[in-house]
Amino acid sequence: MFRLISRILNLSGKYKNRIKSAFIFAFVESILSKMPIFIAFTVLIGFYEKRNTSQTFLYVGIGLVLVVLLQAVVHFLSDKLQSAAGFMIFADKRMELGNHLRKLPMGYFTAGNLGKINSVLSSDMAFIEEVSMSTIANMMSYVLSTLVLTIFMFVLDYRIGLIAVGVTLVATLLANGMNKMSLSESAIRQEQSEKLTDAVLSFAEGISVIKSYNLLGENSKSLTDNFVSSKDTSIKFENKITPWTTGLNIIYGIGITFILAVALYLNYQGTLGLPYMLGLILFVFDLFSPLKTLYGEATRLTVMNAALDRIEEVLNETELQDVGKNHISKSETSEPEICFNHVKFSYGEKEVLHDMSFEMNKNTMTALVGQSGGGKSTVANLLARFWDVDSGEILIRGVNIKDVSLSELMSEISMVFQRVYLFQDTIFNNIAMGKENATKEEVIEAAQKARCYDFIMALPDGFDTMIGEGGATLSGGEKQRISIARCILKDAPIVILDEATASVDVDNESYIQEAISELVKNKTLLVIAHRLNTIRDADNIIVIKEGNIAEQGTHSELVALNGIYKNMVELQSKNNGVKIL
Ligand SMILES: Nc1ncnc2c1ncn2[C@@H]1O[C@H](COP(=O)(O)OP(=O)(O)OP(=O)(O)O)[C@@H](O)[C@H]1O
Repeated sequence: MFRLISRILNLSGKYKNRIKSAFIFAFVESILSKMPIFIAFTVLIGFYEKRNTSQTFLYVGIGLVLVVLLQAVVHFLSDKLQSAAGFMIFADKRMELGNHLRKLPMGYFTAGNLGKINSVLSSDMAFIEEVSMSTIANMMSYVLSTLVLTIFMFVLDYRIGLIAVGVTLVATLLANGMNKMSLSESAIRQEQSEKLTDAVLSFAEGISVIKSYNLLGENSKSLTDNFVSSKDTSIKFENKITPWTTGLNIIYGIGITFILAVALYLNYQGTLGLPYMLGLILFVFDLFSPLKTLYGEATRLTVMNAALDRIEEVLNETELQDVGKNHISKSETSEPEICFNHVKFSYGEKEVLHDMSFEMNKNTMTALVGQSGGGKSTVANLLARFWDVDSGEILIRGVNIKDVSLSELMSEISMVFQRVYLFQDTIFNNIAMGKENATKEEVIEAAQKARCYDFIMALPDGFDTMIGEGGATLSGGEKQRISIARCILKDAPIVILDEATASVDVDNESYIQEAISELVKNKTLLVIAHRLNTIRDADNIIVIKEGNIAEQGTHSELVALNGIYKNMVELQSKNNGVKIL
């Protein structure tokens, strides 16, 4: 428990003192809560010794009212300090985590970690922020109450005090065992909860495919299997914990009975006076109840511990190094615009780019073509530093991209992906996010250039139209053009196009081609192309095969080479009836 408190305090940063004060108030409150029993005990002794007068009762009355009032004030202060603290700490933590996630390599997000991120951001953080402060303050007060009462037992009779300590120690040993078990079980429960989140996400994301291929039964089975496993894991957990809590209750019961029996025996022997024995009877039932509640809530502590482990695990993921202090020259240089210099890259163990070198000059178009899985997208992703190269270097205007800040690198590059993501926001804001402080005129101009102005104005709210989650209310081609408008506004000198027009209809394709022509004017362009007719005029076509450059040159040079490219062209001409040669 103390380890957990110190973990929470470490996490709490600038709110540390606030929480410490809350704990101190909780401590005072726990002492105050025992005061009425002490007062009752004093009155009892007064009765026995015939010392009570009417004044005694007046003082007792005033004392009790004061204690109750003071307890209410202290409770209010402790509550006020601790209740908001959890939310404050985790508002900051969420920002920190958001910032951290932004700096993680893309590989982290594609390696099945979405369920974990989701659990951490929603359930783990929500659980800790809501219950951590009050639970810990309660725990502290339970421990302290037991301590105060045990000391009182010693005051009454040291032998009874020793029994109380003995019972507490046995209960603590048992509770430790229970905590260990509960900790390992809560890891299993969390793993199951992550699986469930993954299953729900994948079901929701793939719902259209699932429906169109009539896979509903099959896929909802995997979802229901996960629901069933979650239920089973929780029941198993409860079944495992019950014997421990029952054991603890038995120990407390035996402890209380033993203390009472010893007290009666000592009174019988004449070594414990009647008022002390009566006082003891007053106290003994209260003695272990705080500990009982504490261990009853121990599972919450283990869940909290496990949740903290996961939060830390995500926070400890290695970020992409963003320490570059160098700058990419904005003016003309003699260096090529982009240079891949002996680049090697692996996803995990699998090397997918082997010693790749090529150059791109300013305002030229380079096309990457080749078989699926050859490494074209990987080349583009490395240029944007979604991952870092294993060896070799990538230079923009002679500067290694690792030596500049990620934000400076991003200001150099615009990317148009095949899969467009639009935010749940207005069309205006979706375009405006391309440039900081973009004016209305600039946004409208970009929309006109990207050939989306007309369809936007035809919408009921024009630029103020809200786009549903993932841009659901627009067609694929319209979403694509909005994303191109965003890039036009960004006006970065380097543009990466990833098969941007592969999945839209002919009408949309011509609009998109027009939008792209606007976007790439006076830009250095890297195109990942599948359809060779769109890159016929490229300044350099690079044929990538199994992570190596197999051929490169202009269209006519490569056709003359009579190699892979020529084969691809012939195949596409035959299959699509499009004349490329
Ligand atoms: N995130 C990833 N994790 C592990 N392996 C990956 C990842 N992304 C791609 N790969 C693998 O790296 C290799 C190159 O993939 P890449 O996507 O770069 O090829 P590509 O030429 O762009 O293919 P396509 O034309 O089908 O898009 C492939 O074998 C692919 O399976």
